[in-house]
Amino acid sequence: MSNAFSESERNAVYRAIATRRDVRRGYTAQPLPDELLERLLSAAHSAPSVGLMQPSRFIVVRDPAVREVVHGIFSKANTAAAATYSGEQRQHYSDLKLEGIREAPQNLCVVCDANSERGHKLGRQTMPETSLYSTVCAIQNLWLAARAEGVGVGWVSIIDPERLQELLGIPQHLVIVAYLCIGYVDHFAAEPDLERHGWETRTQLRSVISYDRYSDACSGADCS
Ligand SMILES: Cc1cc2c(cc1C)N(C[C@H](O)[C@H](O)[C@H](O)COP(=O)(O)O)c1[nH]c(=O)[nH]c(=O)c1N2
Repeated sequence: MSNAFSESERNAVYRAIATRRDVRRGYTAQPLPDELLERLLSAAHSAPSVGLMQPSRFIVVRDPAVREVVHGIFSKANTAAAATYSGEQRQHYSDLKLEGIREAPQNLCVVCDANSERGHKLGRQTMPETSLYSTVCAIQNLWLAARAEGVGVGWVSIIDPERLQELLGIPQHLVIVAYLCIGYVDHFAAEPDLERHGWETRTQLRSVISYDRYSDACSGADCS
């Protein structure tokens, strides 16, 4: 194959995948240069999309005053989320740090124009939700490219989307898919924070694979 990856290129792709982390702390105050941010957004924009719809729209949030308001929206949702747990689990949840909205010098709101006519509905007739999936693909592209650039990304979904929509002036017909914190970090943790802090463990690959017909004998569980 003329355009095959070299071994080191292949290894680099798998390394980005294996060492990508959700980053909530340790952001440096240094803003990302415009060219770097553009490379990350370009990675997102190059993602697969149903019918070549490219439904994702990106709102870069740099203003500290706006990020402060977003943090307030997060705090309210987070307090409500904590109240859904009881006893030790509530305390455990409250001790987790689940965002880096104010520390990360740039935030990114990623929205989907889910009803756009682009792509002429190819691939969306029976699964209209694929427009949203296309935006998730864009986010993952950005997340991996960021890891390769030494840039941390943290996804915050503990947020009231209606309040965020109003704050950022996002038209009603667009759907908020993600609010991301983005910035340089000194360090990427070796394992997910939620695992390190004892909230959840990773499942083994073999526990989520079946062949020819779905089997839930041990699906998602740690069947060793
Ligand atoms: C759709 C979606 C939404 C969220 C997340 C992820 C995704 C995919 N994650 C990050 C999530 O907790 C994290 O990916 C897992 O814990 C695995 O850790 P690593 O990403 O491997 O570090 C996340 N993390 C967090 O601290 N606050 C949040 O609100 C969310 N929301």
